[in-house]
Order: sequence, then structure tokens, then C-alpha cells
Amino acid sequence: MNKVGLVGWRGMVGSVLMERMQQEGDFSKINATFFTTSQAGQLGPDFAGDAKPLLSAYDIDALRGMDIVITCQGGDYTKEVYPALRESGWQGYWIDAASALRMADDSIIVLDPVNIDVIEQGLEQGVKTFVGGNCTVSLMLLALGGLFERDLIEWVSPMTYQAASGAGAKNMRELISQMGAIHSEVADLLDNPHSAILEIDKRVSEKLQSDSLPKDQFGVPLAGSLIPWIDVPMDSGQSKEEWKAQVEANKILGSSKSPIPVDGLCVRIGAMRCHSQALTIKLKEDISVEEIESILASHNEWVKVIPNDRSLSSTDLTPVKVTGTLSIPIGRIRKLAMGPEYISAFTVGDQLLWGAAEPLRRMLRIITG
Ligand SMILES: NC(=O)C1=CN([C@@H]2O[C@H](COP(=O)(O)OP(=O)(O)OC[C@H]3O[C@@H](n4cnc5c(N)ncnc54)[C@H](OP(=O)(O)O)[C@@H]3O)[C@@H](O)[C@H]2O)C=CC1
Ligand SMILES: N[C@@H](CC(=O)OP(=O)(O)O)C(=O)O
Repeated sequence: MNKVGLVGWRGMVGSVLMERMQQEGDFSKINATFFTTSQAGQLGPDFAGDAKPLLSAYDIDALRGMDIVITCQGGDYTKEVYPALRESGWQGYWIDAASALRMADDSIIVLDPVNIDVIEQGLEQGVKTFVGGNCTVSLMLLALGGLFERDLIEWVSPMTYQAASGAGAKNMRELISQMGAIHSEVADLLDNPHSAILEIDKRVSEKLQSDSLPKDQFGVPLAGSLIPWIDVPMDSGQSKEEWKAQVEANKILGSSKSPIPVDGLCVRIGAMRCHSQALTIKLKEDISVEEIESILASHNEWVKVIPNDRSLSSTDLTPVKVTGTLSIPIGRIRKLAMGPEYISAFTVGDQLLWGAAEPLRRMLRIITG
């Protein structure tokens, strides 16, 4: 059995990965060793049998003993340890959730329902570094996989509605704290059915603008508001999250030499762990909505076409419905007024599952069998 080192297993993405690996019986296929950046020597988890002391995730000799290292520890860890490990002559497989190595020439971005051909070709050619894609990119490609596979997309503009989880566990907690603080501010008025709505609104607005609202993580209110910027600025005027859409999507699809334009605005909203995206798509030809739906639905087992219906869209095409599942619903598919090749769509996906942990877990299984 392959010796697999697990780093970052107790973080948010890592915990979701551990859950999925247990559900799918992955630990029976590997010889697991657990690493840590902060708790070396303490007793590790018992996911893979008896708990053993944790090894230091900075111990290059210990990592060199692994056939495969899978990490959800983050980009700073990758930047520090990966080069040293490779320079030590280690030839093992590195599977990573962080973005640090995604655009490296010798890495492949993994999303096997979309790019199993790229992955298999890479494995044959001796590629040893496999990185999970950006969550919005992976979720969009799973939703639109059928249209990309048939080369029907001229360009796509995703306008995103991204959950707090994408910013980290502390940010999820802060969102809930903000919601609680807003409610507390007006609880007495809410209890009184005769209170004036404008008074409630005034107090909520004052609370949102006050220094007493918890906002150490986001820096601004997210509850009752939104943040139309995610990640650092690029020279192009895009945010880095927006920049990733085109470069990563085309790397995954193997079309980087003549890239399909993918560009839009990324917005943080007060959802917990599901990212949503409103897509404007220019098709290369005029095909019917029925055909588009059938092409999308047949691409992979997780995508689910939701009819363009008010009630179904309100129940089935939402973060509340999708959270904690691998389902990728796509709906609101209709022709736009701009012309017969222009269509709209709306899709939702769990950014910790298909957006982060699941592509890594599946890559591990591709290697270990
Ligand atoms: N959040 C996201 O949506 C996505 C994240 N990623 C990537 O994954 C990386 C990790 O993200 P995420 O899982 O959100 O990060 P977390 O902050 O949840 O976890 C990262 C590490 O923090 C350490 N840690 C310290 N205190 C605690 C604690 N109380 N509970 C759990 N862990 C703790 C753990 O390392 P140790 O055990 O060594 O102390 C853990 O592995 C990101 O940096 C990013 O590169 C990729 C896709 C999506
Ligand atoms: N940036 C994403 C989450 C993330 O970690 O992305 P990446 O894996 O590309 O760094 C978000 O905020 O929703």
C-alpha cells in the first residue's frame, strides 16, 4: 500500500477531506501518516486505525518517506516545504489544495470529471504534482462541463455570489456573530408587532455602521451587506479571484494556448459554504434550450438541471439546498435578449466539497487505485 502523508487534515478543508475519505473507505487503501505544523508529538486522529503521534510537517526526512503527500495546509506551507522536499530528491506525488503551485508548468489542476484525459496523460508523462482548482472555477466547470466538452462556448462571464467559508473558518464565525449582533440590536422591536419598520431599519443600519459590529476578519459588515471584491488586486483591474477564472479554467480544460475568455466579477455574500454563480454565456451556435439542458445533464453524475421555474429555482437552486452535498444544480437557463447564441444560467455548489476537498480525494484514488 502507498505511504500517504496527510498535512492540514484538521483545518476546514482538511476536515471535509477526512470526512469524505472515511465515507468512501479511502483509508483502507493507504498507509496513512498524519503531520502537523503545530502539534508534533501529540496524539493524532484515529481515522486510519489506531491513533499515533503526529509528525512535524516541516520534517523533510519524514516527508521523504512518503509515496504521496496530500496537503490542505495552505499556500505558505506549500511555498516553504515543497521546494525543499523536491530539492532533497523526493520523487513522490504531491496533491495540494492551495493555489501556490496551480499555474506551475509541471503541475496539473485536477478536476477529473472534466479533465481525466489531461490527468491520465500527465501521469503517463511522469507529472508528480497535482493541485485542486479554485472553488468557483471547479464548480463552474462541473456545471458547464457538457458545453465545454463539445466546444460550444465562445465565452462565459461568471458573476459570483461567494460564501464566507471561502475566506476561512474565522470568517464563517464572524458572519454568524454579525447576524447575531444585528438581531440583538432590534430583538425588542421585533417582539412588538406594532413597532415601526423604519425604526427597526434605522437601528440595524446604525449597528452595521458602528464600531461595535464584529468585523476583525472581513474588515466590513457582510451580514446585511455584501463585499464586491475577493482577494488582492491585479494590474488588469481584476481581483485575483476574477483573474483565476480564465487562467485556471483553460489550464484544466487543456486550452491555455487558445484560451476561452472567462471573466466576470466576484462578490462575497452572507452564505455559509456554497458558492453561487450567475453565468452569461455566448455559444458558438444557436441551439435550443432543450438541447442545452440535455447536453449539460448528461456530462457527469453530479450536475442536475433545474427547470426554469420560480418554485423549483427558489427551493433547489440555493445554498441551503446544496450545502453538504456533492450536487451541482444548474438552472435559470434561458435565451437572453442579446441574441439566440446568448444564454443565462445560475449554478450552486458546495465550495468545501467539489470546490476544495473532493477533487483531491479523487486524485488520491486515481493514484492509489
Ligand atoms: N477555505 C477554502 O475555501 C479553500 C481553501 N483552500 C486552501 O486550503 C488551505 C487551508 O484552508 P482552510 O482549511 O480554510 O484553513 P484552516 O485555517 O481551517 O486550517 C489550516 C491549518 O490551521 C491549523 N490550525 C490552527 N488552529 C486550528 C484549529 N483550532 N482548528 C483547526 N485547524 C487549526 C491546522 O494546522 P496544524 O494542524 O498544522 O496546526 C490547519 O491545518 C487554504 O490556505 C487554501 O490554500 C483551497 C480551496 C478552498
Ligand atoms: N478564494 C476563494 C477560496 C480559496 O481558497 O480559493 P483558492 O483555493 O483559489 O485560494 C474564496 O474566497 O471563496
